[in-house]
Amino acid sequence: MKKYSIRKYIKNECCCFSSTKKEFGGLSNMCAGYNLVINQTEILTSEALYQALRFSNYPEIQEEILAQKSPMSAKMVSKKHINNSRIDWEEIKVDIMRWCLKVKLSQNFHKFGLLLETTYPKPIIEISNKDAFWGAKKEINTDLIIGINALGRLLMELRSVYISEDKYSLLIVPPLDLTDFKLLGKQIGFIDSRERFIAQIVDNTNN
Ligand SMILES: Nc1nc(O)c(N)c(N[C@@H]2O[C@H](COP(=O)(O)O)[C@@H](O)[C@H]2O)n1
Repeated sequence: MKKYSIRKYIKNECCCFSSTKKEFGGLSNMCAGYNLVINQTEILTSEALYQALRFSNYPEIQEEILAQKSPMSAKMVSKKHINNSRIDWEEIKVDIMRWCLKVKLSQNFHKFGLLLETTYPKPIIEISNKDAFWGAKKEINTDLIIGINALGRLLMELRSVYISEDKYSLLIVPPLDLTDFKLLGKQIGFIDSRERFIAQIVDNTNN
C-alpha cells in the first residue's frame, strides 16, 4: 500500500475550500458547472466521474452513478456498491483522481485554469473534518490545518503545469495505463479537448 505524508498548513497562508458556494469552491469535485464528456457521455461533475471509475467492470453501476443529479448522491450510490470496487482501487485511486482533475481542466480550460491560477503560489487545501486523506482537518483552537491533503496536492501539481509554458499540453489527456480503464463498457482513450477549447473561446467572445 502506498504511503502519503501528512502535511501541516497555516490556514491564513492557504487557499482553502470546503463549500462549493464559497471562494475557491470550483476546486471541489462536487462543484457544478464543470461538465465533462467521456466517450460521448455527459458527466455532471468530476466527483461522478471519479466514483464511476471505481467500478470499471460494472457498467450498470457506472450508469447508476452517472445518472445522479447531484455529486453527493453519486458518491452515496458508489458507497452502496463499495464491495464491487476494482480490486486495485486503493492502489490506483490517486492516479484516477489525478486523471479526473486533468479531464476537468482540459474540458474547462479557461474557467478551471484561471481559478487554479488565482491560488498561486499558496497551498490549496480542501478543509474537511471527516476526510484527512483527500483533505485536511482544522485543529481546534489553532490556525493549523493538518492532513494528507491529497486533492489539494494534485490541484497544485496541475496548477504548476497550467502556469508553465507547457500549459497547452494539458488540452490532451492520455488514458491511464490500467487494465479495464473503461466507462460504460468502452475503453477510455485520449481525451483531446482542443476543439472544445476553441469553441469555448468563440462562445466567450460572442457573449
Ligand atoms: N463534500 C464531501 N463530503 C465528504 O464526506 C467527503 N469525503 C468529501 N471528499 C471528497 O470525496 C471524494 C473522495 O471520495 P472517496 O472517499 O475516495 O470515495 C473526493 O472528491 C473528495 O474531495 N467531500
